[in-house]
Formats: sequence, structure tokens, C-alpha cells
Amino acid sequence: MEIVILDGVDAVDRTAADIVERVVRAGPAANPGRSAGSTPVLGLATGSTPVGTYRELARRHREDGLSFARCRAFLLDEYIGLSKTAEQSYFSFIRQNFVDHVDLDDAAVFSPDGDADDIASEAQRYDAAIAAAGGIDVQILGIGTDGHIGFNEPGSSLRSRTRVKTLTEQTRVDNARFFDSPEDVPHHVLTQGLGTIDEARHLVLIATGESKAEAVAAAVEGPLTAFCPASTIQWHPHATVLLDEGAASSLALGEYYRYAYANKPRWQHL
Ligand SMILES: N[C@@H]1[C@@H](O)[C@H](O)[C@@H](COP(=O)(O)O)O[C@@H]1O
Repeated sequence: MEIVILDGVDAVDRTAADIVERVVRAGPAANPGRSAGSTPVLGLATGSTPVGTYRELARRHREDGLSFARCRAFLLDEYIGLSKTAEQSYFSFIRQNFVDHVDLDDAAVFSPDGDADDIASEAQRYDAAIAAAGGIDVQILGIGTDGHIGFNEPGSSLRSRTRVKTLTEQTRVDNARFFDSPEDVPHHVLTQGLGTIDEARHLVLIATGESKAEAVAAAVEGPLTAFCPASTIQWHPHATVLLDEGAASSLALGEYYRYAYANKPRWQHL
């Protein structure tokens, strides 16, 4: 796990975009564990935090010719009970904030269907679709103030698969800003499990702002525990945590992480 404390949100966005760009340009053959000829598979997160990263990737598409045409993408999660086309669905969110601004084929962007008749089968189908695509090369993650990733709330099994979860009141309150009224935030969601997320080849967790400081400290310096689902990144073989000063402000070893990153060997990339 590498913890990188950066100077401001823009630097976080640029660094996350650098990691995604490397995967997209190199193609999966250059990514450990992928066979030549397969297409890069991106894991996309929703929420406000990654929006700047998506904006930066869209800029690179426009100005530098970065093409996503060969990529496929999977979302982490979706609300149950919203139609895909509802403005607040994550299906819509990722299109508004990323897919519509790049040359990623809309049909190559997958998300769990929270409106499916048979939610349990849909969950299994989604895990199988990720596996059939060859797994995820790089997974972007945000973090909730209660330490959730995807929508894996505290108490989530560390080896869980895609399934239904019930949101905490805290998460419903945090996400109410996207809805007309707080009561409109669904209570249930379909989310990739912690075990599903753990199978991505590279996890990139991004967090900005002091409101995330406690959750970040619990995730990277606390115990590995279902109480803080984001702590599962501690046992992932390739996890990068990108933070601004605010999100890093509760870390005990902040000075060490800054020193290690400043002295990172030049031949070693994130
Ligand atoms: N399911 C999403 C998460 O994937 C996201 O990380 C979290 C934090 O969102 P934000 O980045 O807006 O703080 O919100 C939601 O709960």
C-alpha cells in the first residue's frame, strides 16, 4: 500500500488520471495478469471525489488524444429502485460526468441493474460479467465518511461478493445532496462486494477534504476490520491511496509517507 499526500485537489486528480492513463495507453498486455489482445478494463467509482479525475481524463482525451475506445468499464454500485435513466442513478451519473465526454463506447460501460426483477440473480450476473471481462485492471475508489467503499457499509464481510446492502443513515444523509429531498435517497443498494473489489489488479483510493480524514486514518492505519470496510485495501498487493492535506490530516505517519514519496526511486511508478 502506498500513501501519497499531495498538494491540493488538482494534484490528486492529475495523479489519479496519470495512473488510469498509463493503463489505457499501455493496454492490458503490459498489465500483470492480463493476456495480450484483451482490452483494458476500468473500474469506475461515483460520488463527488473522482469527478475531477474524470474531468482531467476528458481533457486529456480532447487535447492529448487519449482514447478510451478499446476500454471497457464497470461501476462499483447502484441504488435499488431507481430506473437507470433517473438523474440520480449511478448509471446516469457516470455518463454525465465521464462517458459522455470521452470516446468510451456507451455499450462497454456496465453497472449493476438496481431495477432488475431478480436482484439476487443480477448480483451474481454482475460478478460473472466482471470475471468474463478478465477482471478489472485499475479500480478507482472513493471513501464514505463511515469508511465504506462502493456501498459496503460497516459490517460488510471482507470476502463479500456483489449483493444487496442497506445504507446507514450517515450515508443517506451524506448522499442527500444529489436528491431533491433527503427522503428520496434509497435505503437499499447493489454493490460489488469487498471480495469482488479486492480482485482488481490495482486499487486507487482517492480522498480529499478534512471530512474524510478520520475515515482515511481508520482505513490505512487502523486494524483490518469489517467495521471499516476500506481497511481491506491494506491486504491488497497493489493499492495506492491519493490524498490532499485535509484528508491526510489525521494520519499518524504523515511525515513518513511524504518522505517516502519525495524520495521514491525514479524508475518506480505508482
Ligand atoms: N457509493 C459511493 C461511493 O463509491 C463513494 O466513494 C462515496 C463517497 O462519495 P463522495 O466522493 O461524494 O464523498 O459515496 C457513495 O456512497
